Amino acid sequence: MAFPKKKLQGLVAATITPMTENGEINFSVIGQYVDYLVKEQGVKNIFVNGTTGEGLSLSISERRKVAEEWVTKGKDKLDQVVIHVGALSLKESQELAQHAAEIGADGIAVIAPFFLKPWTKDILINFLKEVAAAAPALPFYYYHIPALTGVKIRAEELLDGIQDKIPTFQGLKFSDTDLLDFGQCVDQNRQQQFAFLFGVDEQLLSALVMGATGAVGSTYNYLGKKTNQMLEAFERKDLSLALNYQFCIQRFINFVVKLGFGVSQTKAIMTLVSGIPMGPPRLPLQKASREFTDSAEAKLKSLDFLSFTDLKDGSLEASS
Ligand SMILES: CC(=O)N[C@H](C=O)[C@@H](O)[C@H](O)[C@H](O)CO
Ligand SMILES: CC(=O)C(=O)O
Repeated sequence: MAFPKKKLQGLVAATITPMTENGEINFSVIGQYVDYLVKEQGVKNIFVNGTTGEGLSLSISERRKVAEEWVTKGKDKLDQVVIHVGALSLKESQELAQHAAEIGADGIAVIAPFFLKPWTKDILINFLKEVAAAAPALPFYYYHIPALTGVKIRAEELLDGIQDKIPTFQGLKFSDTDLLDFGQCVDQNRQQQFAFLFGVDEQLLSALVMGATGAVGSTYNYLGKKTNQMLEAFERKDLSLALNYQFCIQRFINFVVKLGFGVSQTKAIMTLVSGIPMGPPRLPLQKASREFTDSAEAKLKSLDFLSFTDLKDGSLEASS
């Protein structure tokens, strides 16, 4: 199906959901956040309410409001706003899908339900199909993240014939390190205009070689500019320069992974780099420690990733 939508490509930042110290969503910084991504990181696509956005830790009403705020503030600034609408309840997922369509989002993405799980490809497809049908005019992306959902149905298998079942299927967000599975998704769907979005930021270069058309990740919030330089080098076929960028990014990610890295730490790093307060995460996550933030800051400095220090003084505030 020639779906009348522009293809999602390049970097997509998995947005953080900013919170106040007392655990409420801090909507007031989202406008500033959009400007920061576009102007300072060169990132013009976002993925809202996913893993990084603590989407599954928000209430349905919060998810609706967060989605609305990003769409509103991103208007005429962002290229595409994709809303993650996955939930354990099919009904909630459908409600969110329909809502995403109403507010004018550019696409929806869904993870596999992860408590009572689908055990076969066909059951998972049936679930996804029911969600997609609630937003029949929106491009649909499957968000494959087996380590977190526990649903290990191979993406390659899932994609086989998927458009017959889900006509709005537009692509895959692949958050796994199995490059055989990812490569075969690309290889077996060359005829389609699918977006193949890779989700393991530290391995993006390998995925580009396998045919990734873009990437969704948490680090593009603050390493978007560096990663864009890698993408440009790759496009010019300057592989050794691209590899230099990837190694540089790896040195940082490797460093923080050893300290313990997740959504809480992403919030702390983004606050540090952008100067926009992301606040603490919501339970069951715990705020990153002071030691973590200090070490991460020192590492960012030593890798020369902190060339935005002027922004920490609030120079972005004028645009909020
Ligand atoms: C599990 C998880 O949150 N993965 C993110 C997105 O898929 C990535 O952006 C990672 O945060 C990143 O690759 C660092 O490991
Ligand atoms: C990383 C990503 O894609 C997410 O936060 O959902």
